[in-house]
Amino acid sequence: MGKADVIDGKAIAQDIRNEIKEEVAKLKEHKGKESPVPGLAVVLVGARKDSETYVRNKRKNCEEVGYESFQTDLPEEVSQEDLLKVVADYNADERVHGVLVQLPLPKHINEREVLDAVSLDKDVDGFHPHNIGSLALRGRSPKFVSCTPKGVMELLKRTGVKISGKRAAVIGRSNIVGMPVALLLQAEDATVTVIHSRTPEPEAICKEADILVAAIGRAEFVPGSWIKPGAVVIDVGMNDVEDASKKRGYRLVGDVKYAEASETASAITPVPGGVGPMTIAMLLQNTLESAKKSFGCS
Ligand SMILES: Nc1nc2c(c(=O)[nH]1)N[C@@H](CN(C=O)c1ccc(C(=O)N[C@@H](CCC(=O)O)C(=O)O)cc1)CN2
Repeated sequence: MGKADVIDGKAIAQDIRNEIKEEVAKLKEHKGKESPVPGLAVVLVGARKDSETYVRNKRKNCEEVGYESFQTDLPEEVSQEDLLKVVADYNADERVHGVLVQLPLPKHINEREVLDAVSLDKDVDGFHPHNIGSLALRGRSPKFVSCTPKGVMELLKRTGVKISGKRAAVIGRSNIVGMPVALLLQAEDATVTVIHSRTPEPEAICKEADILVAAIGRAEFVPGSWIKPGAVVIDVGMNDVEDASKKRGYRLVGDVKYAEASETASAITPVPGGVGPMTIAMLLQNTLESAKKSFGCS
């Protein structure tokens, strides 16, 4: 089959940020000098290095496209009540069009209650049960689609992958990736099979898939021999593997054995540089949609 095309998520995310930047500039022209700009608020609890990096990148990306960003850092031991108060304040703040709480949260926090507390109109992470639930119902559309699943679909669309009528397999059934991706593919008329820890013969299902999305969180779980010749492989996994030769002591690998899979697939996302960068680009897109609605120009 030869080498697969590399789906360059980093470059596609940059294209999207450029498009957003242009839209923000137009919005300013349209609305005049006093125009408000889109605003994104991020709540960070604790001091996890990875979460700090993601939040810093969200701020940097907001700055790049001309958004205002707001951030509240709370200590690891913050109470549920104090965290909910911060969310409520951002919900009520007119300058803010998107509110998100960086995950994961410390164990003592009731994550469900926190996600439910984000205003539906500002739920740019798309994690509110109303938004996730709407994906499953025909004839309904969520106000916002969560960013990683939306990024997967955008990568497929922007690389010209035909979805309708294709067989898709999604490995993983998490609320925030596997399950919504499966629903989004189905909404585009793919025939979707979800593979999880109790699925018999996952290999046979993968071998039939024209589109394979791996979101199971297990380093290099999918060998190249599972890939149907010519399939499109989207690897959502981001797993740390110890590597003393790297500055940070580990390297990132996906859920798919990349080198093997690229011998058989027609196109594949790398890790890093595939789905990951799309997550923040989609967050910016959701925030723009929210701001446009609030400015009355959508
Ligand atoms: N409230 C949220 N929390 C979390 C989300 C989310 O969408 N909303 N997703 C992840 C973290 N995340 C954004 O928040 C995120 C993860 C990864 C990337 C990314 O660009 N990854 C790079 C590699 C980065 C590295 O080298 O470490 C890549 O894949 O190329 C962006 C955003 C969990 N929490």
